[in-house]
Amino acid sequence: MAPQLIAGRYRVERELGRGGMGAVWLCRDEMLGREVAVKQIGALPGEAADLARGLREARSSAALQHPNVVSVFDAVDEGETIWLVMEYVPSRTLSQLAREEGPLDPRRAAAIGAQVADGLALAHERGTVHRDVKPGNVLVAEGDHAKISDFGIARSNTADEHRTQTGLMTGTPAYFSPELARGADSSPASDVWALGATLYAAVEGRQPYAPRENAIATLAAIAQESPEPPRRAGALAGAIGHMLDPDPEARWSMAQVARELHDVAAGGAGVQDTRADDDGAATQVFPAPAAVAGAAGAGAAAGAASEPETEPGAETEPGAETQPEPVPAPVPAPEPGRERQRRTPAGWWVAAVIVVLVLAIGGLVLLSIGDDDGAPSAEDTTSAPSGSPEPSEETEPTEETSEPTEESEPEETEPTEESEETEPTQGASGGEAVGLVEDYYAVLPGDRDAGWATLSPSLQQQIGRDSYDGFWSTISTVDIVAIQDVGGGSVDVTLTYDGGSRETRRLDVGRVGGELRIVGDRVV
Ligand SMILES: Nc1ncnc2c1ncn2[C@@H]1O[C@H](COP(=O)(O)OP(=O)(O)OP(=O)(O)O)[C@@H](O)[C@H]1O
Repeated sequence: MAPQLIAGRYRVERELGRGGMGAVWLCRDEMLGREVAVKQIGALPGEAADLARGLREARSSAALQHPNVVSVFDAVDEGETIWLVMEYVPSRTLSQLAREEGPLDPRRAAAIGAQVADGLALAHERGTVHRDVKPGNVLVAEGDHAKISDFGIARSNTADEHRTQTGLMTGTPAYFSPELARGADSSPASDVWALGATLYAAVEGRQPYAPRENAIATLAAIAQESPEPPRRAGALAGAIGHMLDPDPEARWSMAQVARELHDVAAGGAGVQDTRADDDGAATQVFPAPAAVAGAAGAGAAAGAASEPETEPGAETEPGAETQPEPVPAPVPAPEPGRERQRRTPAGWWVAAVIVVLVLAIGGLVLLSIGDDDGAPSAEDTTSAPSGSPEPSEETEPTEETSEPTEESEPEETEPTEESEETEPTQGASGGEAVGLVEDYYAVLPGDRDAGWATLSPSLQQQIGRDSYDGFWSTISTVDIVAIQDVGGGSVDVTLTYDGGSRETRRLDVGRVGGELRIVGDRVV
């Protein structure tokens, strides 16, 4: 039944949606005269709904003041219920957006993902892991402004001896990383995987792991198989490949992800994943989890940090709250050395037996299963709305953290928009072009206004100022390692960002209205 007044202060106006843990209400804060979203948090099985827990949840978000993180204003204890009072974001979730508009254009997905990654990168920097990144927790507001919500099960990385007491596991199975599926604890790397799976679902119209008959089967598949490479991801494919690296040690950090996504959103060609597919097919390869050595096995499951789980997609069907379903946890690591392993009946039995043992020994894992989150069926949808390529410019991405395996032929990335200069331009000499590019990077990242003014209006339009600023705000230093005139007003420049990651870009320079400007930019 809908409450009317919460904590004597929040007047309920209407229900905004429902998740696995309860409803979210649009309320008017009568004290401050503003609208807020108030989320009810009930008790988890085996765990009392106590103020400490609610406050702990609130603290994860409250500590994060970031334009891409939903702010939490308050946590209120009313009897058996904790209410989280949050910033109200008039929005659709990414899962709703994708369902209503069809699979997203990769650059639009990158622009949304970049913002989420910015928020999560800050959380990771502060020692907080989100633990439930999924399309249903990405709120997309007007102008594709994105915010990550629901730090409700987020936990600080610092020791929290209470969190495993009940042996519950939370999260959304379809977005679990292989190491989580095998019983390891959540980590920043598992958030990166979940964001990769989220972007995969957004562009592909399906989750990387098709919904199985139950959560155990989903976890088993994640632990033992690699996902099908994405087919519609274009320039985003390489980034998704690195985010879905089965080895959490090799997986990109969230900060790396943010830089690459901003770059792709800005029209960058995207990194090429040089890892190979064993059948020689297209480029970005998703090494099977089997290749990961030392993943926590079933033994880790019993003591692993687990908690109650939430469920995807429920928000699209008000009232269709998913019931958490008890399932066994972690699935053992498959034998090493088999790429792209496919499930076999025998393998299933082994996994099932171990899983049952884990359940018996290790305690309950609670997961909700409706795998409906985020992935519109590709068949249901027709087009990929080209989102406002609101991009920025530079990029960063390197593959240094990913394990090189066999060579694969890099997938042709989709043509980038930045090379399509429509405004009338006149060529620049090699000396002029090199000089302008040197001047450009000399002012960055400190003076973004000056950098921005160096771009032609057409390139500015392709990139978008927000995205430009978003990218450069993640960079502390950029240095030119090498620069070369390649003719026709184009310059190849090799850069290092923050003294680490390195890339080579080709910048085209021309005269626009008599002024020298950068008119094109791409990774080479
Ligand atoms: N701050 C907010 N502003 C506006 N709408 C919100 C806000 N938070 C949540 N909602 C809406 O309420 C719905 C339910 O949110 P909730 O966080 O409970 O769902 P969920 O993430 O799918 O579930 P779970 O908590 O089980 O992960 C969302 O799908 C969204 O539509």
